[in-house]
Amino acid sequence: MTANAGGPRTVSKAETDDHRSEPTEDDAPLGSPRVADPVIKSRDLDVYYGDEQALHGIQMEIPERKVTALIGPSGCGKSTFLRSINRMNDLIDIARVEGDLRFHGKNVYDEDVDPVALRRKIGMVFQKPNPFPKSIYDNVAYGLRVQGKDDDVDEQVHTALERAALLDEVEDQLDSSGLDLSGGQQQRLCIARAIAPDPEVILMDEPASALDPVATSKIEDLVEELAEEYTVVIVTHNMQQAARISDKTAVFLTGGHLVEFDDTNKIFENPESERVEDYITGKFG
Ligand SMILES: Nc1ncnc2c1ncn2[C@@H]1O[C@H](COP(=O)(O)OP(=O)(O)OP(=O)(O)O)[C@@H](O)[C@H]1O
Repeated sequence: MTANAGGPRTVSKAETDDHRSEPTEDDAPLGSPRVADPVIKSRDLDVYYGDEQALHGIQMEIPERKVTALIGPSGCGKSTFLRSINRMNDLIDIARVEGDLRFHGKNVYDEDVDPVALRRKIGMVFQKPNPFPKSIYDNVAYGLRVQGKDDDVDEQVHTALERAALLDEVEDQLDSSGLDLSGGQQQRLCIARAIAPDPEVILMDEPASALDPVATSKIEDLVEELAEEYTVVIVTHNMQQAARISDKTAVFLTGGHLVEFDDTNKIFENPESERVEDYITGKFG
């Protein structure tokens, strides 16, 4: 099977710096555009919870400063893959990872990698907004203080709030509790907290699924803006959302297999896999 069968296709915004090629490995998912110098590269990644295997041989190359969406039916392993990128699975006692997950070429599972330092470079935003019971200011300053980045905290807090598209709304109430904000504002506060320590990658696990449509739309706009500075990997149940905001889409299917990974336009308009097409068109999932 060629990587680009099926006639004309639209050109996505991601394609200017990638070139399509045959998958280089027999077991690479369909599509698999070759990414020059990927920020994250997964090879033969297996994840188990006890005896249950949740991910099977995941091969993926995640490009820099793009939005990569992970989609697929419930339980197919999207969150497990996301958490394996910054070793959040370490916090689950029965989780075990085998294979290779590289961040700028370094296997994050090597013994000399400090997971806390890794998570400073690869931050995370969760499904449910989870601000600390502290002021807005202290929520954002928290990570900076933990790291001893105490110089110009004010400036760093303001910059993070601005990048998270929240500054205008909270500038006059930085001492108020983060818990008093609306759900959408709380999520943008969590995004500000994640970007304050200046990570390279932001992982987002369904960041808008608990929000109303207006707040969701603000988060979507923000995700696209963030990709100008950061590499964003986002899990979403919402296929329209993936189509709207991502450059690349990875489709996981039941059993923990990555079936197809390609430019988002290609996945939604002309996927290689019939099963992916069935999923995209709502025949199952
Ligand atoms: N902490 C855990 N302990 C045991 N099994 C787990 C754990 N977390 C996930 N699993 C199992 O791993 C598989 C993949 O789960 P995961 O949450 O990664 O899927 P998902 O695609 O993100 O699902 P959803 O869309 O419903 O969030 C499922 O079978 C799930 O039951």
